[in-house]
Amino acid sequence: MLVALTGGIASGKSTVAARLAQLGAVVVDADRVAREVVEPGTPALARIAEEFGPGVIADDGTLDRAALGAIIFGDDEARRLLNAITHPAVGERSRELFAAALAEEPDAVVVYDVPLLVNERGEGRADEFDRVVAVSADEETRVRRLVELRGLDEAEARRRIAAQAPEAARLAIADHVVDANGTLEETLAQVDALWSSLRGVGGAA
Ligand SMILES: CC(C)(COP(=O)(O)OP(=O)(O)OC[C@H]1O[C@@H](n2cnc3c(N)ncnc32)[C@H](O)[C@@H]1O)[C@@H](O)C(=O)NCCC(=O)NCCS
Ligand SMILES: Nc1ncnc2c1ncn2[C@@H]1O[C@H](COP(=O)(O)OP(=O)(O)OP(=O)(O)O)[C@@H](O)[C@H]1O
Repeated sequence: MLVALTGGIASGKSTVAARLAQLGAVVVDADRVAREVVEPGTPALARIAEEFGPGVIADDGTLDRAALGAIIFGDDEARRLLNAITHPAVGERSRELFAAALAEEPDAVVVYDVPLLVNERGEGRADEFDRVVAVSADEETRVRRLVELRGLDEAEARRRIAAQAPEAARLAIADHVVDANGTLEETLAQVDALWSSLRGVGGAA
């Protein structure tokens, strides 16, 4: 079974994914795949350097993530360009990882931790998945987490949130919603219940 786990930045997706992994899911992390496809020597990194200039490449030849982030989170056109370069490669590599996990364990629950399953127009790839789970947290909660836990300033936190689809677009495509506004324990209890229902659907123990 292939499950998409989506949610806005700092909603708690990775926390939910980590619990699902503990329970037995195979997790594929889109953010991690997105790092792999821009490693030195990849065609995607070469295109990024071409389009965004040498300022986004660090001295050791790796992507300067802070420099590129400073450009794309405040500029829709630049972000679309970056997405057009990276997303096909992320999709292709992710599908390889799903296939490998399912070949190794046909009954596996493969969870794709992916922030950008839909865009602001509600367009996306939800139909590639057996289930879509959205992790939902209010904007103010997410801003607070980005400021307190990740050291962003408030304006930067809001820019990153605004660079993603609105909450309503994610909720519209979700089969199941995890409310991550409460305590960590409350979130994890919902994940345990979700896991039981996913195992029930799959039919395998
Ligand atoms: C812009 C980059 C260099 C910033 O790197 P940085 O290390 O600061 O952030 P990181 O990659 O860990 O992402 C953190 C969060 O930012 C959000 N985010 C990342 N890229 C985007 C994007 N293109 N649009 C909207 N939100 C994004 C996601 O919620 C993600 O979980 C990097 O995010 C990137 O290369 N993004 C393009 C690839 C992409 O879309 N990744 C998201 C998963 S497919
Ligand atoms: N109720 C809660 N549910 C989930 N996370 C919580 C909760 N309360 C606090 N947190 C904290 O909020 C943070 C959420 O970060 P996490 O990396 O899980 O989010 P994310 O949605 O994966 O973000 P990103 O899109 O940036 O990868 C974690 O540090 C987590 O411990």
